[in-house]
Amino acid sequence: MVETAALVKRYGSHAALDGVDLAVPAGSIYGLVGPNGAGKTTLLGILSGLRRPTSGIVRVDAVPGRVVTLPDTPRFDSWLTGREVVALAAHLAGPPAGNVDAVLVETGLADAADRRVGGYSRGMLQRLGLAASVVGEPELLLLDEPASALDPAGRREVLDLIARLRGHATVVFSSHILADVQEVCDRIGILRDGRLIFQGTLDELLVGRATPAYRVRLRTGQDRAEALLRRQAWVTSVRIDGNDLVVGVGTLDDAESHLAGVLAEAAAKVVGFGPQDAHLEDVFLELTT
Ligand SMILES: Nc1ncnc2c1ncn2[C@@H]1O[C@H](COP(=O)(O)OP(=O)(O)OP(=O)(O)O)[C@@H](O)[C@H]1O
Repeated sequence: MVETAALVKRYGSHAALDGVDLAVPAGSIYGLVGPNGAGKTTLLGILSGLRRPTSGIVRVDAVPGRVVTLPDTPRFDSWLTGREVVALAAHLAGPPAGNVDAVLVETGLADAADRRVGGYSRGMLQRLGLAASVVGEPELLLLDEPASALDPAGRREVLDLIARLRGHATVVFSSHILADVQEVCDRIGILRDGRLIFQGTLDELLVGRATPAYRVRLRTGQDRAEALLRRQAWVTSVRIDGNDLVVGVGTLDDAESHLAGVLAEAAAKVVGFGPQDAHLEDVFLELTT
């Protein structure tokens, strides 16, 4: 649905994108992550047609009028109400636009819908941008940091909304909030210094990269258990995280064979333990720093 080949974008002598081969399947949700200045906004700008590539191929398989781009700080005429903004977007998109009221509810703006947007907070403007984007039932939705100004509840709503678009629209969104990408994306692309250093599914990203670890919750005996664990050859690290011990291990097999024995030796009262899910954040840091 969206592909680039050997895509290069130079600003003067600086290559903001340097040979990017992007592949976004139709109907999927694609998360673009990378540190500041990695080239995410530039890439989204090229896909939307707002910026020109220096060289390379861009193929966007969507009707141009059904490609919607949402910048991270959307702006609207301040005298319009939220409802008017969304209604205008629906009108401009033409049929088969979605239901304005339903979209306002979905984006959490129903109560503020009749207020002028000049008085909206940044988070509300982001919700409004999303409402105006989805109401036109786009084929391709390009979202630049769509949840950056939102509180955790707002982020949750935005992620749910994006997840509901799966199969109906192709979504490419950039984010610094890696947990969001981990949760909602089918595929992930990691940009660093203008290069796509990884592209694939979350499983493909994590395999062989994240250090295996066990999370152990004890009611008593945490100190004894920590001291004993640190002496084990198969333990690579021990970190205290609230009430839990996070135990880095050479292999999960080592932990399965020896962990219960060490906890018993420490006479700890064990509430529970199990392998810790590898987090994208760790892998991201490993790859980008
Ligand atoms: N219009 C421009 N003129 C000159 N340089 C630019 C321009 N836009 C971006 N750049 C440079 O290109 C590089 C990539 O910028 P871009 O905004 O695409 O990164 P980003 O990954 O979106 O960053 P952020 O996460 O901070 O938004 C940066 O080094 C930036 O300074």
